[in-house]
Amino acid sequence: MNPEVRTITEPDLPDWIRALHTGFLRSPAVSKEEVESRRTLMATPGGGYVAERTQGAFDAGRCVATFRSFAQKLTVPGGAEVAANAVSNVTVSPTHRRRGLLSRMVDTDARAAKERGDVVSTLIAAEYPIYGRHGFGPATWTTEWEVDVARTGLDPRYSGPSDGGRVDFADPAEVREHGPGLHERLRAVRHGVIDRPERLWLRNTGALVVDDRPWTEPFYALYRSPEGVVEGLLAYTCDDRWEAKVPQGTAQVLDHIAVSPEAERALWHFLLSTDLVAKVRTGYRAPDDVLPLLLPDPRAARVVTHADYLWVRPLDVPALLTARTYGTTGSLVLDVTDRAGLAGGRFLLEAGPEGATCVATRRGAELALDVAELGTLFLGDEAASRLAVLGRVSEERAGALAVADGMLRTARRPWCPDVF
Ligand SMILES: CC(=O)SCCNC(=O)CCNC(=O)[C@H](O)C(C)(C)COP(=O)(O)OP(=O)(O)OC[C@H]1O[C@@H](n2cnc3c(N)ncnc32)[C@H](O)[C@@H]1OP(=O)(O)O
Repeated sequence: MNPEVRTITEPDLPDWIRALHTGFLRSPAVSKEEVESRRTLMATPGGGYVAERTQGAFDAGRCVATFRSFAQKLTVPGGAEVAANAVSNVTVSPTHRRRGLLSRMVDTDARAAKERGDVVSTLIAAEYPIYGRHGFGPATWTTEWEVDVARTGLDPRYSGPSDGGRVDFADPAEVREHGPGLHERLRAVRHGVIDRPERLWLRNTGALVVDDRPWTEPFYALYRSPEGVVEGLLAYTCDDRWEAKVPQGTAQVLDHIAVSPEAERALWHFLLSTDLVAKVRTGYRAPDDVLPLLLPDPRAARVVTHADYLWVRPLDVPALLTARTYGTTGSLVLDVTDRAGLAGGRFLLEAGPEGATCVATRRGAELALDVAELGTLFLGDEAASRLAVLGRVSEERAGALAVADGMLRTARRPWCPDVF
C-alpha cells in the first residue's frame, strides 16, 4: 500500500524522530530528553518546529520519512530580507527509497509556502543531485581552509590588536548577550546570511540540548573596538595533540563573525598566534573570504572543502527580484519555466543600484531559464553567461547575457554561515 504522507501530531514525535535518526544513519534509539526538547520547541512560537509544517510518511504503523520547514529570513543583495521557507530534516528510510516520497513531501511543502506568501524556499542539500528537479539551485558556495600556522609568515611576536581594540575570552552567557546583536549587524550587510533565532544561540552555547549529540564548551573570544563596542565573535575548539614533544594542535573554527575590518583581522590574527596551535581549520567561509590574503604567505591556507551550500527555490519571482538591488541599471525580460507551476512566467525586470520593479509581461523573452537557475543567479554569485555555456540559460536577444551579468552579480560573494 502507498504510505500515507501527512503532517504529524505530538504523539507521532518519538516515531518521527526515530525515522529521522535512521535516515541520517544515527542510532535509531530515541531518548526521552530528545522527545521532550523537540516537543517543547513545537509548543514554543518561533521554536522552529511547527506541527503543520512537519510531515511524515507512515506505512504499516511506522514512520518511514520525515520533512520539516520553518520560517527564515534571508538577506539579499542590498541588505533587505525576504521571507524564506527553510527546509530541513528530510529523510526517506532506505526501505522506502525511490518511491516518490521525497517528491510528495517537497511538493506539498512548496505549495503551502507559496500560499503563505514566502518568497523562496531554502535548504542545505545533503547531496548535490537531490533538489534541482524540485526547482532549487545552488545560490551560495562555501570554502574551508586549513592554515599551516608555521608557514603563514605572521609576526610571531604579535601580542594583540594595534588599533586600540582588544580581544577577550567570553563565557557562554556573554556570547548570548552580545552574539545576537552582532549577528543582526552582519545580517544587515551581508547577502546570503540567514537569521539566527534565539533557540540557535541557546543551542550553540549549551543552554538548549535538542538531540543526543553532546555539547562541550568551546573557546569564545570577543573583539571590542577602541570605543568598547563588540564588533566580532570567534568560537573554536582545539585538540590537545603532540608528536615527539612538538605541539600539533588543530583549532577548528565554529563561528567567526566580524562587522568591521579591524575585528575580522584581529580575530584571525589572535587565533593564528595562539601558542600550541599548529593548524587552523577555518570552518565554512565565503569563497572570497579575505583570510588567505591576510597572511604574508597566502599559500599557507590550503582549501580543504569547496562546495555548494545554500540552495534557493524561487516561489514568487516579482517579490524576489524587487527585494534586491543591482550592480548596474538595465532591463531584462526573463522567461522562467517552472515544472511545478508555482513561479513560472515572463517578467520584465527594470532595475538598478537603487532598486527594481518587476511585472508580468508579454514582451519577447531576452533570457529563458528554469526556475532553479533563477535561484542560482538570485544572490549574485553566479554569472548568467556561465550558465549559458552550460546550456542552462538561453540568450534570446543578443547582449542580454552581458546585461544580466552586470545587473545581477555582486562585488562580494554571498555567504551563508549557518547550517540548518
Ligand atoms: C535539506 C535536507 O534535509 S538534505 C537531507 C537529505 N536526506 C538524506 O540525504 C538522507 C538519506 N537519503 C534519503 O533520505 C533519501 O534517499 C532522499 C530524501 C534523498 C530521497 O528520497 P526518495 O523518496 O528516495 O526520493 P524520490 O523517490 O522522491 O526521488 C525523486 C527523484 O530524485 C532522485 N534522487 C533522490 N535522491 C537522490 C540522490 N541522493 N542522488 C541522486 N538522485 C536522487 C531519484 O532518483 C528520483 O528520480 P527518479 O524517480 O527519476 O529516479
